[in-house]
Amino acid sequence: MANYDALVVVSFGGPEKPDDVMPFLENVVRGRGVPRERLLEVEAHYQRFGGVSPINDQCRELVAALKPTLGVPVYWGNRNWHPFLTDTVGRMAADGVRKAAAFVTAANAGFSSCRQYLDDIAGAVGQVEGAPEIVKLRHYFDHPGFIAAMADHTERALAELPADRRATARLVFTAHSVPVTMARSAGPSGGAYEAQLRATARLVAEAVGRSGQDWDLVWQSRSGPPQVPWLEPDVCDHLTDLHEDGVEAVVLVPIGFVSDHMEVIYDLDVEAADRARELGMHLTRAATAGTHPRFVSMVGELMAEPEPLMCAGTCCPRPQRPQTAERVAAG
Ligand SMILES: CC1=C(CCC(=O)O)c2cc3nc(cc4[nH]c(cc5[nH]c(cc1n2)c(C)c5CCC(=O)O)c(CCC(=O)O)c4C)C(CCC(=O)O)=C3C
Ligand SMILES: [Fe+2]
Repeated sequence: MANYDALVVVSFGGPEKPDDVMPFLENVVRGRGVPRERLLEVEAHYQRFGGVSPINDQCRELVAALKPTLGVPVYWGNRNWHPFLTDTVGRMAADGVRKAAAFVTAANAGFSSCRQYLDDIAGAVGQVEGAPEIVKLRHYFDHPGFIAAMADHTERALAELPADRRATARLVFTAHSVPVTMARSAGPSGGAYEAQLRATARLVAEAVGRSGQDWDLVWQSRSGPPQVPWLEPDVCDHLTDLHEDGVEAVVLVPIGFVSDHMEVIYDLDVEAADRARELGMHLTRAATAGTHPRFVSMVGELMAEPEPLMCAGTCCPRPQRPQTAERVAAG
């Protein structure tokens, strides 16, 4: 067992009042070439919920659930909004923490889901005098605790369908779309973002007694300039296709996220739900892992494992920039 004297939960961050929304979004997309129109659209999603993302409260709840189980102090810091990871690492140093495990609120490989968090951790450690050593726990996309939590929530979403629709309901797993180039460069030999999500989907489908071809993996929350290819199909287009194939009931299972934050409650519970209503389909949505007891106990299990090997600096790189709108426009 590695000797950690603290845990730090590392997350994305989100706005907590209307005036936070634009500065938060600017932090997220700095240097990323996300078109202005897309940003204003996303701003409206947040303002529709009073300028508050649920993600920070969800992190507070996870921290509160973890605290009594671990026997070491639990900290929390974000990439894009307060409490910023650098400030948190400052507090950890002041408290005398020497070696901490980092639990990132993203389960798999990829630039956005792994490399960027590793960079955040390295950046924070580099800026804080006397910072602790911080070891990022391994990817948990296939951990029995994550799978059990998602399977439990999938069963509950199936049970919300009318009884006569359950047996034929289609399981549709979703994750954040990313640029195709980013998906290709994920993991030590490429393709790991999608491959790991497929593994999660298959394990959850098996755990609820649906093996084989009986499910799909599709994408949501596409960003970026329209000229840049991102993973497809989009969840809403997929609902239309399923409807044309005669599917009448769908359970959405957002395996690409670990809490019901804005991408889930807007892109699925508003947009996808609207599409299903237009099509006259039955649609329910599985909760994300959140503070499911098996998900919470998984964190202690990960901390008890031998220390994971750091992935190589060449793993999950940000793909060579055709990313920015200006570059695309300039050809
Ligand atoms: C793979 C992935 C995850 C899953 C892994 C993880 O969980 O980390 C994730 C999570 C999240 N993404 C989030 C929010 C946003 N993501 C954006 C933009 C982008 N996401 C990307 C990827 C991912 N994102 C990418 C490639 C971009 C384009 C810009 C870039 O190349 O980096 C934008 C900009 C506006 C827009 O959507 O265009 C926003 C506001 C929130 C917070 C929600 C809340 O506030 O409740 C969360 C948890
Ligand atoms: Fe995102």
